[in-house]
Amino acid sequence: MNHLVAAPRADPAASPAREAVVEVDAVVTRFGASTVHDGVSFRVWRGEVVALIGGSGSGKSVLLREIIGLARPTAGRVRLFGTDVWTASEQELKRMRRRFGMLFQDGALFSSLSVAENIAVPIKEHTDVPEALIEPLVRIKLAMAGLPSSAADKMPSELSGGMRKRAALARALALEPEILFLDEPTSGLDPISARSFDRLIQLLNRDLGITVFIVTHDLDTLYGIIQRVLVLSDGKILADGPVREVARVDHPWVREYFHSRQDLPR
Ligand SMILES: Nc1ncnc2c1ncn2[C@@H]1O[C@H](COP(=O)(O)OP(=O)(O)OP(=O)(O)O)[C@@H](O)[C@H]1O
Repeated sequence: MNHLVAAPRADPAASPAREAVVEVDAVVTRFGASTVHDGVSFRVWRGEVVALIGGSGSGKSVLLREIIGLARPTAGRVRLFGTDVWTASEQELKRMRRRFGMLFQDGALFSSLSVAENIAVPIKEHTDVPEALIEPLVRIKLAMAGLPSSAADKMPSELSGGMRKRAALARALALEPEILFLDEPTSGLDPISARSFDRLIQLLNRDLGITVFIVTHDLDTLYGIIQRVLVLSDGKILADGPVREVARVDHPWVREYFHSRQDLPR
């Protein structure tokens, strides 16, 4: 059963101004005999901050990888910026890759490159920005991610966990993405760093209009900055709506998840 707790968002005709950045339709993912996704469908609209939640092993990271073209679903369709990720030409894929930023769970920074060199990688790979402009551009990205310029020359191993996440975010912002995909961005951070990271994400959405899609377990992130929550359970989207409404959905996993903290609003 799909608990659509908000006004249904799946019909773009209902609001012609709304543009779907991500379209996931009837996605099925199987690994051998195990079915991870069994008909997953949803949209992410431009300008939204959307969270995908679900139990461990429910298939959130796999879905994220399928959306950005790193893994192929067994069946169904994924469109990013209106283009089918799996039938796109090499040229279309290249264009698509310029338009999104991805923050992997572990940051995935190149350990042998400095922070500045890490941020410069996508700029050099995807643009013709002259060499002389790369350094100032890197410093802008560092500032956007809330890091001082002095972080530029550091190696990833010299940074704290929170700073590493910010450096990875700076790299994800390198090409001025229209959408940011974040896989558990606050995991491993202390509460102060986690909330400060949340505020940064909110700022990027509000001030720069970047659409945000977050895979998270963090209830504080959900209540703090998320406009819409998708719950992945038993291979399907179990619920879709604002956090306070999704929290009231009568389902064992949802109950356990939202009631794991007693101090949050109901
Ligand atoms: N390449 C693969 N081959 C086989 N099974 C895989 C592969 N990738 C993922 N899986 C399986 O798919 C399921 C979903 O994995 P996924 O990493 O998406 O879960 P998740 O919801 O992100 O979990 P967590 O919250 O713990 O990170 C798991 O059972 C995992 O073992």
